[in-house]
Amino acid sequence: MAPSLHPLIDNGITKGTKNFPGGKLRCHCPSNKVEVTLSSNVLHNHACGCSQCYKPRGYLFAVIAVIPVSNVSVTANGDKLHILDPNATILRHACKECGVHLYGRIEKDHAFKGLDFVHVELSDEKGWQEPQFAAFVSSIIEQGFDPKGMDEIRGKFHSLGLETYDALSPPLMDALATFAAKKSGKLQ
Ligand SMILES: N[C@@H](CCC(=O)N[C@@H](CS)C(=O)NCC(=O)O)C(=O)O
Ligand SMILES: [Zn+2]
Ligand SMILES: [Zn+2]
Repeated sequence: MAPSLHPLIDNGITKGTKNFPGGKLRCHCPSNKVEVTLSSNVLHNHACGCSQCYKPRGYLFAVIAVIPVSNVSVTANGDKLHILDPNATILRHACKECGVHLYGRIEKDHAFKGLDFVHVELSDEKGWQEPQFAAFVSSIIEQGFDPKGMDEIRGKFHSLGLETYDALSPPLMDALATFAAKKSGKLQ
């Protein structure tokens, strides 16, 4: 049986719609769901295989995007949120009861500060930007995936038109490197 990558990927990728206005993310609790309202579409949506991003149960990848912090608000049951790892770069705010990650925020000096990290499969609305590439693909091995299966995983992404990387995509890696070079004074 083919491995399950992510519910937004396995059955083909549905392109987002133009001028999509955003929508609501909800956790998986049966009642008193944590609700986060996003007032725009997301950017740089992508699959992530790393061990820290939230993956739906039974799937190998997360689908994670960024959105300006000012477009993110917690609109219900925010008292159920806690920060998973206060020492991580991305402070992942998860529901204490069901474990779903509602949003990740960067507070320290960082190239992506000002952008929150969110998972659009937590929304019922259709039209979110579709995943653009797959990041941290080799990281699934660290979580116990058999390395012999990696050709199949990368092949499945490629067959859907998604490029695969073992870190972020080149433009995002360049943005991180530019930020580091400016910080150290190597670039003006
Ligand atoms: N191989 C590592 C990679 C972790 C990693 O670097 N994740 C990236 C993509 S989400 C990141 O930016 N992490 C910062 C953070 O999680 O705070 C793992 O799987 O845990
Ligand atoms: Zn919950
Ligand atoms: Zn990740």
